[in-house]
Amino acid sequence: MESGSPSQQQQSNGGGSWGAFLKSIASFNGDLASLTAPPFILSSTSLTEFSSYWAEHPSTFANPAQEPDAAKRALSVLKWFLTTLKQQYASRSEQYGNEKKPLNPFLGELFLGKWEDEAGTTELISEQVSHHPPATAYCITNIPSGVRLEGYNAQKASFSKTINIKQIGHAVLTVPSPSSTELDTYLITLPSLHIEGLIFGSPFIELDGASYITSSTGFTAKIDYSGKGWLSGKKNSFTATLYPSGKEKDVLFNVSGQWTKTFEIHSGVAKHNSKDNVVGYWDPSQVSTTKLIVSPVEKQHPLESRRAWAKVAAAIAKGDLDAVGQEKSKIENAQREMRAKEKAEGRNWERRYFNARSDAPDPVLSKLGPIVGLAEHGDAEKTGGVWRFDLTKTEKAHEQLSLTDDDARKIAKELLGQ
Ligand SMILES: CC(C)CCC[C@@H](C)[C@H]1CC[C@H]2[C@@H]3[C@@H](O)C=C4C[C@@H](O)CC[C@]4(C)[C@H]3CC[C@]12C
Repeated sequence: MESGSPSQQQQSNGGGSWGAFLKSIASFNGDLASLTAPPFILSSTSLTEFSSYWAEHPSTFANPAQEPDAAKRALSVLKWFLTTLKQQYASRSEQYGNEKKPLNPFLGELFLGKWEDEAGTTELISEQVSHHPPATAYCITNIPSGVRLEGYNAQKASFSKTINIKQIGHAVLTVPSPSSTELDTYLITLPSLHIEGLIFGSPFIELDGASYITSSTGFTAKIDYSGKGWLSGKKNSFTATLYPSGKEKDVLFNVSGQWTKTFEIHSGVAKHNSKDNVVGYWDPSQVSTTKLIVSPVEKQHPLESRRAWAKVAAAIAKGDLDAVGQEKSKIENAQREMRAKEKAEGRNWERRYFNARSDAPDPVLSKLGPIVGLAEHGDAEKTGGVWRFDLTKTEKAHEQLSLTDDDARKIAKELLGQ
């Protein structure tokens, strides 16, 4: 991975490259994949890997299943969601000094792994389920507690002063209630974001607007995001309130702080500088993340992300842009040929783990969607469908992951041109 300050990197990669990049952004057509970024901004991580950010603290993810009180369970879900934001939106800039442009996944790309820690085993399945428009679906299950997150995500970008990104899609968290045989459902919307620091050559993410979590148990959380220059004057700020659905003024809990730093949870309506109603606290520097376990590249299926992109990643690490272009083209051309072949044979690429729901309207969206402004059809035309995890496919798909070397070579040639 590249290191050093952006100005050092620009010098070593050709001083004009960042300026040219900024000019290309000004005539940006909304297609993030089409942006030709200078080498120091290129990441060798594919967007399919980003699904893992949802559960890098497995115990916090599984915690709601321990909470017998429905309002406190909803608070525990809100707390887990807030703890994921730093991983999702700031981990690259914290690690490398700036946000990076991830690899654009190909249809059928997989990212599989698991976390093993005091919360037991938590499994991750992430699959690129659509290429035009690009959409990634994921399913994360904490085995001992049965807590499961299913979701999918696409991005719509626009340019006005900077790159603005609206996330399309949503997530559904299922939590077995400890006091009954019921499964609670939480519908989670995704925040909008924009890129700051472009002009200085060190882009980072700021969240804006509001996002929501609403539950089948009758509680809703609204999270309002703000950055530097807004109310708190601090970057990555938020305030969140939890209330009975439909009664926004009856605040049961409120949370405020910075999603990259610390936040405090209070009961009732916020009281600044009051310690009496503090019921919780989060300081990411005090809680370590659990490392995701991913199979060694040579044991992965050819469509697994790190194996499929290994040559591109090696070229990025060397800063060899010609090789990056050549290796990416091999994958893109093989994918184009595969789509043409499917079209000629009148079939579609079969998703390994997910299905686009055909029995619209989707029951979760029908029941909870209106509370948080999500349409019954979930903006399906912008994500290639309303994607749901298909348990019946999973066993078969896991079996097929171990292939003979010959079969693996055949798949790599046919689908990735390698
Ligand atoms: C660095 C910049 C100049 C190039 C543009 C890169 C752009 C395509 C990247 C930058 C940040 C990326 C977000 C990322 O912050 C986090 C997430 C959350 C995850 O759950 C789903 C993907 C998403 C929205 C990334 C999409 C691609 C973004 C916008």
